[in-house]
Amino acid sequence: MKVGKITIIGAGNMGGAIVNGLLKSGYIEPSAITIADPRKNVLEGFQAKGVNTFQDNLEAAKTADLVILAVKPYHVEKVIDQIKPALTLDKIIVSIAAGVSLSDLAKLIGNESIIFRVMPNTAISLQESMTCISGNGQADAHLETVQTLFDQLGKTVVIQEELMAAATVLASCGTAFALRYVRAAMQGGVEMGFGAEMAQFITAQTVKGAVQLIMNTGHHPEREIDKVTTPRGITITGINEMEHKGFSSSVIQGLIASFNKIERG
Ligand SMILES: NC(=O)C1=CN([C@@H]2O[C@H](COP(=O)(O)OP(=O)(O)OC[C@H]3O[C@@H](n4cnc5c(N)ncnc54)[C@H](OP(=O)(O)O)[C@@H]3O)[C@@H](O)[C@H]2O)C=CC1
Ligand SMILES: O=C(O)[C@@H]1CCC=N1
Repeated sequence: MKVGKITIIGAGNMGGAIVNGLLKSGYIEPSAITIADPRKNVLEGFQAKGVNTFQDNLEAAKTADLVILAVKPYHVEKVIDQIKPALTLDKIIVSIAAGVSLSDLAKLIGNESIIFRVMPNTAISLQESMTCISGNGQADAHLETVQTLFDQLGKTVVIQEELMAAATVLASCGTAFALRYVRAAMQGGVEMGFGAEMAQFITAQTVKGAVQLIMNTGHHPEREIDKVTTPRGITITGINEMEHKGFSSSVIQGLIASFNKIERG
C-alpha cells in the first residue's frame, strides 16, 4: 500500500535530505509532506517548496500516517515524549537515529506500535541512498509500504536488526569514507599539476566509472583491478605502495572503530 501523509521530525542534514529526495521523486505530493524543527529559518525553504512546516512536533505528527524521526540519537527520547499522543497504533514510526535499537524505541513508544529502524545516507537527497531496513513484529505487515517508499529514494535492503550497526558504518558513514578517498586523490592530483577543480572532476568521474564497473557486472573489485594493473606497470607500483602504507588495513580499522563506537557508545 502506498503511504499517505509523511511527517519528518528534524530538518537537519538527513531530515532535509529525505524531504528533498521525496520532492525530487514526485512519489508523493509536497502537500502530503510535513517537516518539523525548532528552527524557523530552516523551515522557510521547505515551506517555499509547498511542504507543510511546524515548529511544534506534536502538531506535525498528528496528521501523519508515517512519522520519520530524524533527530540526533540523544534527542529521540524527548521527541517521542512530545509526540506520543499522536503515535496511535495505526501509525508507522520510522527512526533513522544511529544506535537506537528497536527495543529502545518500543520502550519509549509502546510494544504494540509499528516501528522501523531505517539507515539511509545523505545521497537520499538525490534518490541515490543505500538504505537498510529492519522492523519489529508489528512492522511485518507494513514492510512493503516502507520499502517501496525508500525504493523511490535509492536502493534498499531488508536486514536483521543485529546487522544495523554494520549497515550504519558501511552505508551511512560510508559516504564520508568514500569522499575522503576522493579528497586524498584530489590532493595528489594537485601535487602532480592539476588545479583543484579539474582534479575533483577527473577523480569523481573516475570513481563513478570504477563503481559502475562492479555494479553493472557484479564482478569482484579485484577482477577489474587486474585489468588495470599491467605487469611491472605503473598501477601496481602505486597500489603496492598504498598497501605498504596500510591502505586496506586503515580502511578496515576505521570501519571497526566506527562499529565499536555504535556498539559501546
Ligand atoms: N548525517 C548522516 O549522514 C546520517 C544521520 N543519521 C541519523 O539521523 C539523525 C539526524 O542526523 P543529522 O540530520 O545528521 O543531524 P542534524 O543535527 O543535522 O539534524 C537534526 C535536526 O533536528 C533538530 N532538532 C533538535 N532538537 C529537535 C526537537 N526537539 N524537535 C525537532 N527537531 C529537533 C536539529 O536542530 P538543532 O541543530 O538546532 O539542534 C536539527 O535541525 C541522527 O540520529 C543520525 O544518527 C542516519 C544516517 C545518516
Ligand atoms: O556519524 C554519525 O553518527 C551519523 C550516523 C551515520 C552517519 N552519520
